[in-house]
This record gives sequence, C-alpha cells and structure tokens, in this order.
Amino acid sequence: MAPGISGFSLYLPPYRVQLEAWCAWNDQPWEKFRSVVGRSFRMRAPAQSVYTFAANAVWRLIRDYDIDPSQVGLLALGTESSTDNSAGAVIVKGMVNEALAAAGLPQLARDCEVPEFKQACLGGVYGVKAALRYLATDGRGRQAIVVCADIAEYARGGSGEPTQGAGAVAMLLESDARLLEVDLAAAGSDSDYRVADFRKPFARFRNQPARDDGQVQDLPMFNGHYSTSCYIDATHHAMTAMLEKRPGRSLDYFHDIDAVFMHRPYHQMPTTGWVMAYLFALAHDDGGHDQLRALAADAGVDADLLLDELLAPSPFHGNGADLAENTGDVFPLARKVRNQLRKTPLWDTLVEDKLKLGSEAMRDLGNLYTAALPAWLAAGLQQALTDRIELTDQNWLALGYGSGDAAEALPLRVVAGWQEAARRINFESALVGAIDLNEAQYIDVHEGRRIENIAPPARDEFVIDHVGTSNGPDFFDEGVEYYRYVVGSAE
Ligand SMILES: CC(=O)CC(=O)SCCNC(=O)CCNC(=O)[C@H](O)C(C)(C)COP(=O)(O)OP(=O)(O)OC[C@H]1O[C@@H](n2cnc3c(N)ncnc32)[C@H](O)[C@@H]1OP(=O)(O)O
Repeated sequence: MAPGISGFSLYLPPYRVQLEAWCAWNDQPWEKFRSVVGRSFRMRAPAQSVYTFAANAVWRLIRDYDIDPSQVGLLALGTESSTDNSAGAVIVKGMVNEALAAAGLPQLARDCEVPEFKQACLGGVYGVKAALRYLATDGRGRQAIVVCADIAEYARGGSGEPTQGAGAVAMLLESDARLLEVDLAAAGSDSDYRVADFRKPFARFRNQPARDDGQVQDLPMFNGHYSTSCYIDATHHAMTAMLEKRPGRSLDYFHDIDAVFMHRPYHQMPTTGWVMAYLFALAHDDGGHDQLRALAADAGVDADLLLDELLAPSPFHGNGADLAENTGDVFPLARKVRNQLRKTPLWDTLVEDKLKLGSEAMRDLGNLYTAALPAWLAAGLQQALTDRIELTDQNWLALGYGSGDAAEALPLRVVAGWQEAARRINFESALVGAIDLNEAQYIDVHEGRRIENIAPPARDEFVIDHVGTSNGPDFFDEGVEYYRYVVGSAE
C-alpha cells in the first residue's frame, strides 16, 4: 500500500483553434508549428472562467470515480490564472456542492481544507505533494482532490501566440494509489528566483478596456528564449536533486526509466528539457566525456567550451536583473549538440521511446499551464489502455516546472491493476464536441468581444450567471462572479 494518484478527470472548453489554420491566417510555416508546437488549442467560451473549468473537472472526477464527497478532506486548486486574490478552491467547493445537492448526493465535507497553490505551471505539483503529506499525517483514511485549471493566453502577433490553451484536470489522491504511486521521499526539488522570466504583475491590468465577457486579459510578461533556458536550468537541477538520492550512476537512469512526462508548454519543450538533462549528466560524469566530445566534434562545436557551458554553476549572469545580456539562448553550444544527437539512433531509444506515451494526443491540448503535466499523465495511461500496453511496475518520471523559477522531479510507479482506474479516465470524451473558430471569431474571442454564440448550450456543467456590480454603501460585490450549475438538459 503506497500513496499516490488514483484518478484523473479533464474538462476542456469547446472553442478550438486549429494551428494549421492559424498558420495560414498569419503566414507562418505550418511545417515548423506542426513539429514544434502541436495541432490545436482551446479557448474559453462565454460565461466561463478558470473557476468554472476547475469545478467542471472536479464534478466529473467525483462521478467518474464514485467518490463519497464527505470523505474528501482536502480540495486544492493549482492555478496561475485565478482572478480572485483572496478566495481560491473554496469557490470550486461552493460550485460542486450546488451540483451535488441537485443530484441528491452528500456535500463535500465541512472539514475539508481548501488551499490554492501558486508557482506558475508548478502549482498543481505542489498541490499533489501537499495532498500526499496530508494523507500521510492528519488526513489518514481520507481522500484528497487536486484540481489544476488554467487559461494560457498570449498577445496576438507575439511569439507565444501559438502556445495558448485552456482547460482543467482534477486528480484523486489516496493513501493506497490505484494508478500511480508517488515516491515523495525520493523526489527532487529546485527553486531559484528569476526576476524577469515569465511573470504576471498586476500592473498589466491597468488601463485595460472593459471586455464584453467581463474578464481581464491575463497576458503574461515573458522573454521567449530566456524562458526556455530557465525551464532547462530548473528541470536539470530538480533532476540532479532527485538523482543524488538514488544509488548507482546517474547516467544509467536515463536508459533505465520506462517513461517520462514533463511540463509541456508546447510539444518540443519536454524533449529539449530531457535531452539537456542528459547532456548535463554526461558533462558531470567523467565517463561521459568521450561521448560528449564525439557529439561535439560531429556538431562542429569546441568540446571544452561545451563542457564549460554545461558545467557552469549558474548559466545566468544574475537573477535575471541584467536581462539584456541574457535574452538569447543561454545554452547555444548545447543546442547545436542536441540537434546533432537528433540524427543518431540514440535519439530513438533515449528520447522518442521515453517520451512517446500519450504525447500524440497532447498535440490537441495546447498549453494548459498547471494542468499540462497531469493531462499528459492521463493521456499516457489512456493510450496504454487502448493499445494494451502492460505498465504494471513501470517506473515513470513526472517533471513539473513553474516559471520564475521552480521545478519538481517526482518518481512514479504504475500499480498492479491500474487498468480499472485508467478505464475511468475521460481523456478521449473530454476532447469531443470542439468547435473550430474561424479567423474573425478567434480574434473576437481573444479580445473578449461577444460573438454569435456558436457553442452548444451548457449541459451538466457550471457557468458564470452574472458578475456583481454593487459598490456600497450597504452591500459590496463588484466584480464577484456568481455561478450556476446547469443541470443535464439544455439551458
Ligand atoms: C509558459 C510556461 O508554460 C512555462 C514554461 O514552460 S516557459 C518555457 C517555454 N516558454 C514559453 O512557452 C513562452 C511562450 N512561447 C514562446 O515564447 C515561443 O513560442 C517559443 C520561444 C517557445 C518559440 O518561439 P520561436 O520564435 O518560434 O522560436 P524558434 O527558435 O524560431 O523555434 C523554436 C524551435 O523550433 C525549431 N524549428 C524552427 N523551424 C523548424 C522547422 N521548420 N521544423 C522543425 N523545427 C523547427 C527551432 O530549431 C527551435 O528548436 P530548438 O530550440 O531546439 O533549437
């Protein structure tokens, strides 16, 4: 009996942008975006927010896994898109209780904790760690739910535009995991403050024009290639911290691990992060230097300079304060070497084989920020079930990352009998019912303008009913969203 994850349920909003169409609208090379970014991403529809996403995913989880709500002692929300700076998961609890009441089911327990976790895309992983600690201590015998919900929106015309996305994944955690045991004691952590990596200061909301949908536009401040280097650096250090706890040679781990799942802002980023972790491991192991030198020679790179780059205690000159010198790629030589590695047979066994489970299906999810890693784990389990791949006792790595910066490396083990709980994962059905936007509709939705509502009416899900406008003197609710559960029939 070991603690871990027992279930996954997803919610995706219906509006979808096909990246091939987006490339045509913007005169961008589809070949590049197909191989680097993915196939499509989702956007929120009218009357939706990150809280309705989260509640929809939790409501599905409770029914998909026949959860007794009164047994749930912790309901955690991981998000970087919250629009209330005071309340968090309790908003989700309120919505879910309304649906439970409508269905004649018991309410979520009054003694249920309702924290929100924030560290960019890593909030959900911190939520999982907190849930496991809860189940091991004061929550023994109870269950925990961690829901990751986000809306990744980027400015039109910027480099981040194709890497948008929206949705939520709820996870059930138990002290006797039915899917994935998490070995917390063997996990590795990393954190290092970077001032001007991907951030979301409130100042961005100053002077924003009012939108028809009543939402603010939550565009991040980021420096594209610098943010990629931060991802590489943080995931490398979290892996190092994890590998230092393991017996044996670190380099062997890269071959021994059965499957790897990493934070996934776009299709190619996990591949890059994993290969870079391998190059760092080669550099830190004297026995790996011959292979590194051979790769450097084939890539036309000076091997000594490459070693300096990979062994630098910190590749950043400061904490990002002197960003001007850092906005480019911080690992330019390693970039050439990983492109060389791509041409060798090792690429298939070290990279393709390790990161392939569920990866194809993830091309249709875009960046889900906190929900990206849980969604990929769910996709992997569902693919294995469909393809009849035996996973029992496989060792997996879940590598979470949150900009600004922090990362977590979690060792997972697939439990015997995982198929029963995997059968309940709704990954495929969550993708059904998408509505492709044309260019004009996409622009309007992006800017929060009302479009002719082309989505089917909400069914068995939560919507924003209205937004409060009272600003005293007797009552205040300006900006507060009021939600409504729409029962199983059309509105
Ligand atoms: C936001 C989070 O969720 C937190 C994070 O993880 S931060 C880390 C990622 N950062 C982001 O997601 C920020 C938002 N996104 C972006 O800024 C941008 O989408 C991006 C920086 C990720 C890419 O921007 P871009 O201008 O398209 O980069 P560009 O250098 O031209 O191409 C990226 C890759 O595509 C490759 N590429 C280019 N053309 C190609 C083609 N025709 N076929 C295949 N690959 C191609 C490039 O070689 C490059 O790969 P390497 O990094 O391995 O060298």
